[in-house]
Amino acid sequence: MASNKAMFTNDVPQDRLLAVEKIESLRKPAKVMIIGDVDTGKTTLTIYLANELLSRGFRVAIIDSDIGQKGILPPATISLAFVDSHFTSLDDLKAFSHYFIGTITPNQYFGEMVVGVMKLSELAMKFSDVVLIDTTGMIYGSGVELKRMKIEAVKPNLILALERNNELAPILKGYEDITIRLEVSEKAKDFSRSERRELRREKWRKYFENSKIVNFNLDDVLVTGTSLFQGEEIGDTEKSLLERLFKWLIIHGRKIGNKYFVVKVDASEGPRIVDKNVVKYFDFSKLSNILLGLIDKQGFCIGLGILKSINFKEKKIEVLTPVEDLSSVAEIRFGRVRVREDGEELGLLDREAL
Ligand SMILES: Nc1ncnc2c1ncn2[C@@H]1O[C@H](COP(=O)(O)OP(=O)(O)OP(=O)(O)O)[C@@H](O)[C@H]1O
Repeated sequence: MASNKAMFTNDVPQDRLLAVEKIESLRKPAKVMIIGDVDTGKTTLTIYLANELLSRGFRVAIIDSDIGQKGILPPATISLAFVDSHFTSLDDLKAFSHYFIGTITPNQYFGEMVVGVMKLSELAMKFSDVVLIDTTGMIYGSGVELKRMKIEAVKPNLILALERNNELAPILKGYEDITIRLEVSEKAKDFSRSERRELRREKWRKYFENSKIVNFNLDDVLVTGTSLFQGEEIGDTEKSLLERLFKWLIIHGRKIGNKYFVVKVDASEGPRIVDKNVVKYFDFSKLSNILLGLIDKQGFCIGLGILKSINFKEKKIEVLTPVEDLSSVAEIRFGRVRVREDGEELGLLDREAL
């Protein structure tokens, strides 16, 4: 299977030309947000518009915020790329910058999604005439709020709404004057969850294919996206008390406020009743293969890594990453997807788990 769903095509509904003409008439730089349900052809439209606008002499930027089905590598980030020649697929583009989300669905990550799109669109505006923002297909329930927050933060000059049945009305309420509704191409094709996962597998694999293990000393970088290092280290007495009480071997323990947070290995089988309001715990084995963001001083993501091992005593971690120049890494941010370099996703973690 090809690793991208969407390719350039000229075989598009007539109303696309109207959209191009509208964009041409906007004051530059202009931000255009593309929204629609899953598989309505958002990315196909983005590719079409980018090529068409390039032909008409505009400097075009693309922000790919479709974190589950990224065209511009890698997954789990929002990426900005500039278009300098005609292209057929988003993975032909080389990203200029990324913002780390750390997982493949926006659930529990609305803050990151909004901040990321906003930061990257501000950056894109400095170097382009038109910024095309491709979004996720999450348009129902809290997805309405996410889209509305993105619109509030980014303030697009134009919204292109790919719609079949008025399903975007709750998102577009109040923004009708900056919206053009476009029909969904009859050629738009649905992809199942497992097909999406397969497509991602190929993207992860490709991104990590030339990776190597690097070491970080946790005193040299900021560690964020996790409460693993918040609060105070627990003392020996508390540690052995918790170990005896819950039949654990505690690898790492913190007291954060009036709550304990421990990383543990079960010392024996058996049911345990743990009041999670008092003791939060995380299995040591689940730390491996967590996705990490390598972040610079400006908060942009330089690239991704996979956590391979962590030594709490020596405060050292081993990370597998394809990033070669690590000199600007100021921060390591924990994500919530566990993934292997061969592309296999091992599962998503709850935001509160770490
Ligand atoms: N005009 C078109 N002509 C031919 N195929 C199309 C057209 N529009 C969309 N498709 C096909 O439909 C599928 C879904 O399109 P696309 O990936 O662009 O949708 P999307 O809305 O970006 O999806 P997602 O929900 O993953 O963000 C793709 O296989 C794409 O090639």
